Amino acid sequence: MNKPIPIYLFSGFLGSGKTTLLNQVLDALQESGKKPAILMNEIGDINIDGQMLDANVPMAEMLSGCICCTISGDLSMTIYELMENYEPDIILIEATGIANPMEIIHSITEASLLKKVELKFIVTVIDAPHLLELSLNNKGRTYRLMEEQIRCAGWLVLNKADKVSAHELLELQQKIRGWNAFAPIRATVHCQGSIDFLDEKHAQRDEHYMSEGSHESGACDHADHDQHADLEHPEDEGQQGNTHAHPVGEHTTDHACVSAAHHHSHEHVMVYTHYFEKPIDRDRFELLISKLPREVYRAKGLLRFTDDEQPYLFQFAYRELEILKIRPKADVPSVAVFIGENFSKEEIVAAVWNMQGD
Ligand SMILES: Nc1nc2c(ncn2[C@@H]2O[C@H](COP(=O)(O)OP(=O)(O)OP(=O)(O)O)[C@@H](O)[C@H]2O)c(=O)[nH]1
Repeated sequence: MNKPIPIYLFSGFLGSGKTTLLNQVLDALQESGKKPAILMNEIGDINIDGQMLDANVPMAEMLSGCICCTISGDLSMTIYELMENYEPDIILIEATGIANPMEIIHSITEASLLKKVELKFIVTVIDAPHLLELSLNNKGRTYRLMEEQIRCAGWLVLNKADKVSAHELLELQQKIRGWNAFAPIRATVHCQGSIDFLDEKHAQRDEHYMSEGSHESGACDHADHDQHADLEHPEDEGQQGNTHAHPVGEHTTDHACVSAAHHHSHEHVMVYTHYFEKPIDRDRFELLISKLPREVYRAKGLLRFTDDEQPYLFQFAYRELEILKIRPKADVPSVAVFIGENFSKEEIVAAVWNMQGD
């Protein structure tokens, strides 16, 4: 009898290091002769992170929504198609940073009705300095979402350890242990040395996630199911020229209505996507990023600068900007995606146009 195809689900808040981890997992799997396939989910309408991954690995993209709610109905079919088309022996799913992994488990269970799959692990990547900052106040929607992502995990990667002190790292480990008593915690920098969840000896650890009963047993205890009732919904301005902004969750489908009965801790998150028609000035771009309002906590994109023909990938996570020269896998447009909470889209649009000198 054929063994079920293992699925690894990567969760963790925006910019915590999921793609960084995924890259290392891919390298390790390929070295050991495995044939992985990837499913990437992005809340924006372009898959920037996919440009960083090995072009030879089969990849399915689910864009403009979150697989834990707005487009969850498509997940089981996408998994099915990946398996039909590529016959992988392992599937890696990178959820959006705002996904509640518990909601995704239902769709994976659904996929197991179509094809033989089993969820091996939920691996949650934690941004150490970000969690530290939020834990000082012990409140806020992002903080609660992080808590849920941690509670649901079978493996925890406490990343960006270079950004906190040894004492703070210890404090964080204690806090995390309070939320999740069982998952191993790997404190790392750039997710190095944290992928031993691939070892067969750990393989059975997360088996209980495939059984519905585990929800009730407290593996992930959602105490606050009515949280979404008090969320503000930023006004969607719709499309304007080459721009696109929407609060995550605007694409309401029948399925989303069903899952809206569950708790969604991220309806306040907004995305604004800007496509550039011509190369931009590098210094002016860096200035723009340095002046972004605090409400925009994540940005990423692909850019062409006036001083170089090669495209660059930029990453902005919690006030840190990284710009890398890359060779994109496909002919991708120059684009920047801005993600945050309740920010003024008009302010960002004006700043971007101003930077371009238009
Ligand atoms: N200082 C520091 N930066 C890191 C570390 N790990 C990752 N980064 C940087 O953090 C940024 C975000 O990393 P990603 O791997 O793209 O994070 P992600 O979770 O996939 O991001 P989203 O898909 O947007 O949610 C990148 O600029 C990484 O280089 C770390 O341990 N320390």
